[in-house]
Amino acid sequence: MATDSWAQAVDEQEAAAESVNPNLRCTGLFLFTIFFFFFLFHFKEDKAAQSLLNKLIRNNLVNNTNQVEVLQKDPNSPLYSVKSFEELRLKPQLLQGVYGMGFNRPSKIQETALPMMLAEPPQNLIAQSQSGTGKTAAFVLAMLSHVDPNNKYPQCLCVSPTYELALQTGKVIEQMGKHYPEVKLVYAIRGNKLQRGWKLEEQIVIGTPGTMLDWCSKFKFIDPKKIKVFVLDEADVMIATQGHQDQSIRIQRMLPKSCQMLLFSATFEETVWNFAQRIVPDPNIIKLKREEETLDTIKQYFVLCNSKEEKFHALCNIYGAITIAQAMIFCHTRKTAGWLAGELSREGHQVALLSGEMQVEQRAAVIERFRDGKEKVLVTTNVCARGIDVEQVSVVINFDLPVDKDGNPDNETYLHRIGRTGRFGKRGLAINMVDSKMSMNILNRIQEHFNKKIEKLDTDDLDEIEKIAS
Ligand SMILES: Nc1ncnc2c1ncn2[C@@H]1O[C@H](COP(=O)(O)OP(=O)(O)OP(=O)(O)O)[C@@H](O)[C@H]1O
Repeated sequence: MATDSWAQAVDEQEAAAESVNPNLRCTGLFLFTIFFFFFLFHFKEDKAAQSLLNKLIRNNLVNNTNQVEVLQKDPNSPLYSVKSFEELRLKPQLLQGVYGMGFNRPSKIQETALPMMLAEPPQNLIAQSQSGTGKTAAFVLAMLSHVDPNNKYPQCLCVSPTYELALQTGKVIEQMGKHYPEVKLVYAIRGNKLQRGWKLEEQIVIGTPGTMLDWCSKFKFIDPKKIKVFVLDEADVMIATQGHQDQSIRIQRMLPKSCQMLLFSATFEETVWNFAQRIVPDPNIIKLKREEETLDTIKQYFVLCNSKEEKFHALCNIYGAITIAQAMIFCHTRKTAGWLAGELSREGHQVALLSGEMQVEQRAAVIERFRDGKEKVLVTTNVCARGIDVEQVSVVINFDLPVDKDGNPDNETYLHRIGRTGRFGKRGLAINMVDSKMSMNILNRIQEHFNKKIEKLDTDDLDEIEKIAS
């Protein structure tokens, strides 16, 4: 977890500790417990918010040229992959829906996953690929293909980690099923209260694990024995939330053996993997490797300064010397980000500020405007922008170098931040602001880590700055 969100958790922990009984205030265990839950809460919020943000701002597939790895349950059975949606023999209404969404051909993951998901008898699947590669569209198509609209009861369950994420998947179902109005959808989310004894007629139920479990066991709105497809989406986000894992397993246990189990995740850490195997017996496994992030196509520089004002001055010089289409500027704290955004605006720049206290939808709106070029500079803290893809950025400025909670260089974040300038073979530029011995030390360690020299740049020498852009 990056420092400012860590720091924020600490701030909140301190605030909470201030307001409690003074006798308890000094109890180490008590503080630890509070901190632990704050940490868990933030961790979960972070992951779910990030996932939602990406969904809200994305309007196309993430470009991915890496190969799909497939592990088949039965290694002797032939592996089908399709290059067109026609080959899948979809119902005409669904093909119309797919084309209506502007999909011309299956994405990399869909090429392999869809034939498996649509096969008879149904096959179980665990699929992992980074967000934006077409997983949601794939399982939505599978659910819509498997339901029988003549049967007026739930046949597909889809479990998502949060209410907002469930709604996003629901939207995809509605879009893709636009020409298939006989198929109906209902949300099993808190707040959607049904009368006792109610029997659902909708064929697809999408919701969060707690409510879904209640609807299956306590209220019996759903007969789990009639479920044909069970989808567990965003398993990595799911297990970051306490209780969700157990609830999902309990739902899964009520389903018939013949039910098709599908699990999707953006990552495959040990914990996710263990969970996946408990939920999906005899799975086929598909993995799509992440596009390797490299520093090869990125020119890296550092600028020596003594204060944040000097850093700002250096930034203005850079802007004065080279034409920057769009830049992302990373600061360590919200306070610095706010200050810098204000200063840049006063200089006449069109600035967008992404800040931690904004709601997820507000953040999405800011990123969307930036992505559409309405603002040319995005000032942000790392927490806000982690995992966000904005392809057209040509310059990244580390107004503060990324450090972890112990003050050591955060190499992963560094790579991730500047990696977005040199994507898809384009050349990018990264400029690091160094303002103390400590940050010089951090920079040196980053250079050592990547075994890549970061050149010094004199921002008072306009000719020199011009050269770096050529
Ligand atoms: N075959 C396709 N052709 C073109 N666009 C597609 C295709 N499949 C999906 N998309 C679009 O690409 C974007 C990402 O797809 P999708 O949401 O299914 O990915 P995902 O892997 O589930 O990502 P996330 O987990 O972040 O939702 C969406 O805007 C979706 O409409």
